[in-house]
Amino acid sequence: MLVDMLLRLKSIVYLPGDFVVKKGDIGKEMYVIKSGAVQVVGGPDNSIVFVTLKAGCVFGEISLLQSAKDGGNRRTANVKAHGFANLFVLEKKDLFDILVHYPESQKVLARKGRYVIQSYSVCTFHWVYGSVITRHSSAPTFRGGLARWGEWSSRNRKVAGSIPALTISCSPKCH
Ligand SMILES: Nc1ncnc2c1ncn2[C@@H]1O[C@@H]2COP(=O)(O)O[C@H]2[C@H]1O
Repeated sequence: MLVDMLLRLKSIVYLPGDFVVKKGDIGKEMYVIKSGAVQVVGGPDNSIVFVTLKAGCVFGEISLLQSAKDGGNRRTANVKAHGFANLFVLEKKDLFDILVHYPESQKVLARKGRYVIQSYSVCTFHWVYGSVITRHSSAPTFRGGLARWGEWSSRNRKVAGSIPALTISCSPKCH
């Protein structure tokens, strides 16, 4: 698997602040960080940093592994270079050419994607109301965070007049 992958990787350098992927775009490549770091960002003006990924981490795989049905092949977040970032790029077609021969690796990648989306462990919860982040906190569990969001939103709904959006980020263990 590794050799097959290495032969197809292209190297590209992103400048500080460059967007590598934009939320909502159709995913066509995935990335391995050779050196430097990227940040998964969102919220107003992309001011919320969900997670910083460093050398050795993989990203951009979620939209490649989801089916196009219901827009599942779209990027789930913005990712931008944090300083100079040297990335290896693997095209979707090349990934699938390789994964056909490595079904176990396909399962591992899919599992990581599910972990990022559904993690019950290290999650951070951001409450975004309009263009203002009204509250930001860490929660020990996904359920705990959701419960607190329910309490907070029902208390503030009368004041704010609408329900704030909840953004959840979970730190992947890529090292
Ligand atoms: N909460 C998160 N933690 C870590 N990585 C993420 C998170 N959300 C999105 N990503 C990565 O950011 C990428 C954006 O493009 P994809 O949806 O293709 O794949 C996504 C993941 O690899």
